[in-house]
Amino acid sequence: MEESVRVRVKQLAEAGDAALPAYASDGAAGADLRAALHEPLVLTPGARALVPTGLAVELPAGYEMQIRPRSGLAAKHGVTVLNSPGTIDSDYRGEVKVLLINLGSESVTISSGERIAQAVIAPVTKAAFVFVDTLSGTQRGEGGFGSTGRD
Ligand SMILES: O=c1ccn([C@H]2C[C@H](O)[C@@H](COP(=O)(O)OP(=O)(O)OP(=O)(O)O)O2)c(=O)[nH]1
Ligand SMILES: [Mg+2]
Repeated sequence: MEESVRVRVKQLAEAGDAALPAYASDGAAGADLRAALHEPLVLTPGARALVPTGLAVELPAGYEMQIRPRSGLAAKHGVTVLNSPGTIDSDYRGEVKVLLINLGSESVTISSGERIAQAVIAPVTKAAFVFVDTLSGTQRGEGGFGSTGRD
């Protein structure tokens, strides 16, 4: 897959040599993000932690970075991204952090350099929100939350 968007990445001094987000295969949608830790982090069952990556990014205007879970971590250990997908705004210049939660029944140790999540770069549509008095009619109308397929 050809790279079409340039994302400037800054290594944060205190994190040392944090690695660039990297695509694990040619067609990977997400670039893996690694933990940047001074010491291993223990996530007890039910615990959550905002895990630093040691990186700050400059996304082009009109794009976001989505922080998504890695299915391997979720399937093996029950560790996922609590606010999935996390949103990195194009004007954010702080450290990219990953909010992990351990939904498993055993403690999980996250080591520095471990791949903890994946970043998907996606275009953003910016809407103009306007108040109106009436909305157009549709077959669905106000039905939702499982309203279809009933007799
Ligand atoms: O998983 C995440 C989610 C967010 N952020 C950073 C980048 C993002 O641009 C900023 C704000 O995120 P969000 O809009 O989701 O949080 P908020 O609670 O609405 O905070 P704010 O008022 O700062 O927008 O926090 C992360 O580093 N990791
Ligand atoms: Mg916000």
